[in-house]
This record gives sequence, C-alpha cells and structure tokens, in this order.
Amino acid sequence: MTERLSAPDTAADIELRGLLDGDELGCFVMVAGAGSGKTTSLVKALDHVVVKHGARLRARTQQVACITYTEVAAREIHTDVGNSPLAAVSTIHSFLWSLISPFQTDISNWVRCRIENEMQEIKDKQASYSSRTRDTTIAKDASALKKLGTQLQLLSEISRFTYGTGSDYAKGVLGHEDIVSMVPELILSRKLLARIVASKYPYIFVDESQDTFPNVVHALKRVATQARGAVGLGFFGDPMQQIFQRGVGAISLEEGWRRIEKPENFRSSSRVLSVVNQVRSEADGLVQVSGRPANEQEEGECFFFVLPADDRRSERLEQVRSWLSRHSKAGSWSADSADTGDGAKILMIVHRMVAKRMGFEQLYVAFHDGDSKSLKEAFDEGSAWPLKPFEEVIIPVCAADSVDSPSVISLLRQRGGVLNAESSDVDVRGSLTIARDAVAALRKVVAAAGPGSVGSSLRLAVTTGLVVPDPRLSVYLEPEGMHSEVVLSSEAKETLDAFMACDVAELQSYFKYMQQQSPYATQHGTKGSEFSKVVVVVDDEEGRYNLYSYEKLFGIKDLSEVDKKNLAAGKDSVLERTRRLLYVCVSRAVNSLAIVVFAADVVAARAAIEESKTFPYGQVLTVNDIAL
Ligand SMILES: Nc1ncnc2c1ncn2[C@@H]1O[C@H](COP(=O)(O)OP(=O)(O)OP(=O)(O)O)[C@@H](O)[C@H]1O
Repeated sequence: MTERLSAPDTAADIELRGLLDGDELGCFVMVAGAGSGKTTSLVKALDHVVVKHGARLRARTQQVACITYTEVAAREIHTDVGNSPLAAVSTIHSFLWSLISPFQTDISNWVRCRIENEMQEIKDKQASYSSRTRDTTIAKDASALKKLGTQLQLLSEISRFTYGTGSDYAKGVLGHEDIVSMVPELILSRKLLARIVASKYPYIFVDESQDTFPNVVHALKRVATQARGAVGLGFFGDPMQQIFQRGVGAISLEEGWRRIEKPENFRSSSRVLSVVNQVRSEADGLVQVSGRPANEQEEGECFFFVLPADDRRSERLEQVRSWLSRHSKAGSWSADSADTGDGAKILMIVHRMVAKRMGFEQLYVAFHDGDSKSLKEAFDEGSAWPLKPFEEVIIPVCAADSVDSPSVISLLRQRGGVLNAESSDVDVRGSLTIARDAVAALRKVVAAAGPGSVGSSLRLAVTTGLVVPDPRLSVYLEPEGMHSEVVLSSEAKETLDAFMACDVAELQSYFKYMQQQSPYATQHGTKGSEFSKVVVVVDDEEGRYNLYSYEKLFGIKDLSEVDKKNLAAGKDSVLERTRRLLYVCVSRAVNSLAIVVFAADVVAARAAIEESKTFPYGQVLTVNDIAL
C-alpha cells in the first residue's frame, strides 16, 4: 500500500465515501489549503471506487476518470491505485482526446468551421487596410489566406484525425490548443456526446482543479447535471493556489452539490504553518490547523532576509545559504541536492539569475527577447514546443552510455521516427543500421556543441529521421516540405531563429533545472511538491511583464492606477496573483523556510515588510547580518 493510501482517514475522506456510495451519486468540490492532503483524498476515493464498485464498473465496461495536471502526476496516482485498469488516470488533453477521437465527423466539421473563421478574420483585416499598411503585412496575410484555403480543400480528403502537440489541419493533425477548445464546445452543443461521456465514466475526479480551463469545468458540469445522479463529479483544489492565468480559480457549487472542507495541514511545521496562514489572511482568510498529532508536530524555523537588488545577487544568495547552514537547526542549506533532504530547494520566480548561474543564458534570451508571449511563458514553465525534440530524443540519446544502448533503441521506437514501433512493414535490420549511424553522427554534433549547434543538431536529427518534428517546427525547417500549409506566426519564427543560434550544451543545463535535478526550481513549477528546507527568492526585477510584484504585495511600492482600477472592479489584480504565488511557495516547506527579498531600497523594504506582518518571527536580516 502506498503512502497516500495508508494515510489515516480524515473526516473529509469519510464524508466523501458516503457521496460515492449513495444510490444517487453526489457531485462535490473539495476545497482546502496547501498540504491538507487533497491529492491523498483523491487517491483514497479512487481506490475506494475501484475496490467497492469495481465489479459493477467492469460489468458495464465503465471506468473512473481521474484528470491530473501533468503526466508525472498521472503516473504517480495510477501507481497509487495499483495501476488498476478501471482507473483512467490522465492529463486533461489525453482525457479530452480519448472522448472525442471516435467522433471523426464532428472533428472534421469543427476544424472546417475553425479554418473558415480564421479566413474570415484575415479577410476583415484586409478590408480595413490603409495606405500605411506595410507591404510585409499584406504579403503575410495573403500567404496565410492562401494556406488556409488549401487546408480547407484538403480537409475532405482526411480519413482520420490524429493528435500531436501542434496542429496541421491539412494533414489531419490536431494540437493541444484545438483539443481544449473543441471538446468542451462539442460536449456543450451535443447532448449525445455528454450522455456518452456520462455512460463511460460514472465517476470523474479532477485534481488541481483551480488551474483547469474554465470551459472544461463548464463542460464537465454539463455532463454531470444532464446525467442527474448517474455521475459523481468531484473537483479537488484550492483557489489560493491558482497560479496559471488560464485557470478557473474557485469552482462554484451547482444545486445539490456538496462542499467538502479539510481544515488540516499535514505538511508544515508550526512556524512555517503560521507564515502560510499569514500570507493567506488577507485573501479568503482560511486558517489551517496542524493535522499532525501534537507530539509529532515540530516547531520548525523561518527566516526573512532583505538584500540589495544589485549585480551581486548570486553571491549574496550563496552567503544566505551559508549563513543558514551555520545558524539554522536544520543542518546544511548548501548541499547540492535538495531532494535527498540535505540541501535547500531554492524557488525563483523566473530564471534570469539561474540561467546565468546554470549556463543557459543565451537560451533564456532567445525565448525572452522575442515577441511571442506564449513561447516566453512556455519556456518559463518548461513546456515550449520547440524544446520537445531535445527533451524527448536528442538529449537522452546523446546522454546514453553508447550508440547501442538499449535505452536508445527503445526511445527511438517510442518516438515514431526511423524506428517507428507501430510500423510493421519496415526492414528492421536496415532501419537499425540507419538509426545507429544517425545517432553516432548526432552525438558528434552535440558533443562538439558551440554557437548554432541547436540548429545543426535539430536539422540532423530531423533529416535522418530520428526526430519527427511538430508541424510548426517542420514548416520552419522546411517551408515547402511535408507541413507546408501550416501558418507560422512571425513572432514564433523570430524566436525560432534566435533558438537555432543557441548552443545545444545550454539545453542540458536548462532541462536539469526544469526537471528539478538542481537545487533551483521555478516558483510555478513546484506546485504539488514539498521539500524539507525552502528558500523563496523574491525579486521583482527578475519578474515578467507586470503580472507579479512582490514589492507591491509587501507595500514597498505603490499600486499603479491600473492596479487600483482592477482592485476596485473586483478583477484579478497584481496583489492577488502575487499573493497566490507566494502562498504556493511558502507552503512547499515542511520544516524550514527562508524568504529572501532583493529590493532596490533595503531600508524602506525592511520597514515595509516588518509593518506588513507577513513574517511573524524575529527580525528581518540584512546584508550586515549575513556577513556574521
Ligand atoms: N490523512 C493524512 N494523514 C497524515 N498525513 C497526510 C494525510 N493526508 C496527507 N498527508 C501528508 O500531507 C502532505 C501533503 O499531502 P498532499 O500532497 O496530498 O496535499 P495537497 O493538499 O494535495 O497539497 P498541495 O495543495 O499543497 O499541493 C503529504 O506529505 C502527505 O503524505
């Protein structure tokens, strides 16, 4: 039995089982703070349904659907329930695709509509051209319109749509973004589809529901309300931990739905918990109590530093870690691996400082200096599509012990390139030789590294068939090639130009960082995790756009007119966004927490922070203190 399954039942777990066992299934929203065991409750509920109602589900060829945020989380949860085939645990995209893929005609109609809408938008834009419209814009629009027209013509020849990361409608490929728009839209407009979903999945659980797309929540609610008691739909989440702009946040209760609360925090020491509660106090005011028995609850430690935001930040951060190693009761904060429990995990808002330290600055600049906002954000979250071939094939293949390592062969078979596992009519021996030579050549290019080696290694991997590129990458590399009808935005093209000029060696450091194999992690990337010692680095100059401002949150800097307007209108504001991010960060700490603020005016910042009472313990330390 895994740790989650063997955790003692809470009142919420018992209440939830009552809902799942009733003759009429109840829908619910489990709302609880950080470390309250929401994922633990979800796993327990999933296991309960599989064990208690498994025979019935099997007889009716039904499953419990469990939607999680990442593939890693999905695998963990599935392992928790013994990989039961009755539990369909997947990310939102895979789940939605599994629902819609049998309905090919609906997909085709939706795509047709989509292309027609895009064409209309361009035609409207063309109609409003003025004498100042640039020739390049006119040419770009004309080319996009022509490509869309060809896509429309080719659509009727598509016999089956498939699903990848990026789309190429002319080849019948849909992308991530299509799936999350299309499936909810079709569920909401087609009663039959909603009924089919309900009959296949009488139980649907959604983890991290605060960051789920609003239209997906809406569609799932429709499935449940239409099924009237035949579907138990449950959301597990915490609106205070909504850290992605696209997330729904709080989920409203429909008539007859139950709100299940979990007042405990099982994760954090007493001191950390009081900071967690304090950060939340000016939001919804939810106060957690420790869920650990009194004799097992530790007091823990919290530290707060305010340091100058100058060009010695990295050095000062090192000083803080070494000061903490000497003064905290928790041992070393400097060891290189936080995951083994010796060192501290350092949470940075974004990566400029880490990029420099860890050696991927050029890559950072390539994604951050361009105008593609979506690629910039995806880079920060570790999900940018141009990086996928490197993450999935090029880096692992080059990191393997040798060209002939079994891991190389199995990876290439999975990824569908020259060793495509699904293709039966290939000359296996011949392809193995080709793949072996290609891998050897690729390893040489990657080992030589240097400026432009991102572009050269990617081109080599694509031309030798080791990598099957996303349609967007394909049209970039080969405009007249296989995916010539795909329209690539000029912003994406500009970012790709800069990316191709980078050194492939930088990618290895970037992935190490993103996969949390370094002591650093991004503040966004740590949700769901916990670490014994956490350092939260607060630095507005490192921030992106105007989305977050710790200085405004702590009252160091005044709110802008726009901020005030947003607050007055009850809209999501910089204060609430920053508070939520800080909440996620401080609540990752199990025993010890340090918050390090880099501020332009240290004296004013220190006074404002002491005033703000975010930090209830002792004095705020500054540069003179850490020298000791
Ligand atoms: N019922 C329980 N009894 C004891 N410990 C528990 C219980 N439920 C959860 N825990 C422990 O509390 C910690 C947090 O659990 P979990 O990750 O499930 O919480 P969460 O609410 O999903 O967290 P977050 O929202 O902060 O990511 C884990 O270390 C887990 O083992």
